[in-house]
This record gives sequence, structure tokens and C-alpha cells, in this order.
Amino acid sequence: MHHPRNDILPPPPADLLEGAALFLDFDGTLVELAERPDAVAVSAELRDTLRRLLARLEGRVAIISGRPAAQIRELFGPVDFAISGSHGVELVHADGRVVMAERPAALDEILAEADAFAAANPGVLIENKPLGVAIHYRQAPEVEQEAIALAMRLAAAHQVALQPGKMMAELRVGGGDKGSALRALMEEPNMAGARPVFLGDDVTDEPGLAAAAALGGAGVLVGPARETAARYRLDGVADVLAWLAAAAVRGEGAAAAAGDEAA
Ligand SMILES: O=P(O)(O)OC[C@H]1O[C@H](O[C@H]2O[C@H](CO)[C@@H](O)[C@H](O)[C@H]2O)[C@H](O)[C@@H](O)[C@@H]1O
Repeated sequence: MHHPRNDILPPPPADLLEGAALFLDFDGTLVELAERPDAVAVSAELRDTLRRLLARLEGRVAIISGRPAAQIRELFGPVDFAISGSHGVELVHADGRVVMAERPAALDEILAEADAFAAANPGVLIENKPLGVAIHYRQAPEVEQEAIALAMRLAAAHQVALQPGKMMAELRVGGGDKGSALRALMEEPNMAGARPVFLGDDVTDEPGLAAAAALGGAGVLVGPARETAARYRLDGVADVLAWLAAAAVRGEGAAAAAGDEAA
């Protein structure tokens, strides 16, 4: 879908999470982008903020990432929020139920070609994921066009989805995206009546931003203005973390005031 570019998207209002269900992208939204996929870590502050938001939103918090769900789980440690991984085609519900497609055999052939490309192009990293093969060229930006051309050829030859990303192109299982994941998670009984709010930075997040708006909520673009389905914008990861931390505290203040009134 074509979305208008809007250079004057406002920051999200402080009360946007009242009655909301919160969906969060990971890389570029909750953690700064790094040179390599394995060079990111979840800080104690981020873990604490999510724990508080989970309490405030009565469990209505989920991560929707392009990474495998198991990796997100490992990065956060024991978590009780739902995770969608692999750009929406993997769902791990908060109660542990898993919905996941099978890995097609074609991904092994794709992996072999991608590995050969990496061997011939120093700096290129290949990420072998349960439901995808990502060709990362962040450390070899000069081969961007070749990497994208290879990914396009492999996607057509093996009938898999081509997922563009930040300094990477991924061949992945299709049939879903971050929008379908958000919609599936919104079907959970605890989400009834909530407004979805999705925060994300990448093109893979656009279906999630659009689905949040379509279901009566809103998307928050993270990073520079571009064509987007988002209604609000934050400049970067630091602003996201500050906004989420403020929202968590605001919720605790409101809950304490309600408790005082009831006493
Ligand atoms: O949907 P996300 O949670 O944002 O995941 C998207 C991809 O993130 C990772 O790659 C990106 O982050 C890396 C670490 O900062 C960076 O080196 C790379 O250039 C980025 O594209 C992850 O490795 C991918 O599997 C995700 O699909």
C-alpha cells in the first residue's frame, strides 16, 4: 500500500498507552543498530521498563521482530510477554503456545548460495535463521547492489519471500508479516477492547504500523520521516526508551492515585 510521506508527524502523546496494547519492534527501536546481529544486548533498564509496562497494561505487551522468537527470548531472559519472530511468521504466545511454519528445504539451497557469496565478499555476513536466510552487507556496503540482485534471483528461483531490511536482504518464509502477527495477537482474550500501538523503524514494520491504525490504534515511526502508515514519530532508540519509561511511570502514578481514591 502507498502511504504519504509526512515530514511533520508529531511525537506520540504522553497518554497514548491508556487502554492500549503495546507492540514493539526490536532492532532499531528498542536497541541501537550494531555492526553485527550478535552485537546487541538488552539492558537492565529496558527489561525493567517492559516489566513495568506489562504490569500497567495488564499483560498487553508483545515484541514483533524480524529475529527468530527464540533469539528474542534469549536476549530478554525469562519473559512473560508474547513474541512474534521471523517478520511475523512465528508466534510464541505469552502462555507458551507456539505457532510456527515449517522450514522449507529450499532455505538450505539458498543458504549454500548465500554462503558462497559471503566467501567471495569479505564483510558480508549470512544469518541462518529457522525461517529465513539473511544476507547482511552493513560491513561491506559496496556490494549492496549485488547482494540485492542475488536475493531477488534466489527469491524468484525458490519461491520464497524477499524481505528487505536495513543493510540486509532476507529470503524468508512468506504468508505473513508484522501486520498479520499484530492482528493474530489482538485476537487473544486479554486484548479485547484495547487499541493497538505499534512502534517500529524499518520497512518490515510498515504492515504492523498499518494494522495498528486499521484496528483503531496508531503507529509510531522510529527514525527519520519517510512514507509511512504511522501517525506519530520519535527520532530514535533513546527517545523510544525515554518515552516508554515515562509511560510506565505515568501508569504507576495513575494506579496509585486510583488506589488512594478507593481507600
Ligand atoms: O524487526 P527487527 O526486530 O527490527 O529485526 C530486523 C532484523 O534485525 C537484525 O538485523 C538488523 O540489526 C542488526 C544488529 O543491529 C544489524 O547489524 C543489521 O544491519 C540490521 O539489518 C537481525 O539480524 C535480522 O535477523 C532481523 O530481521
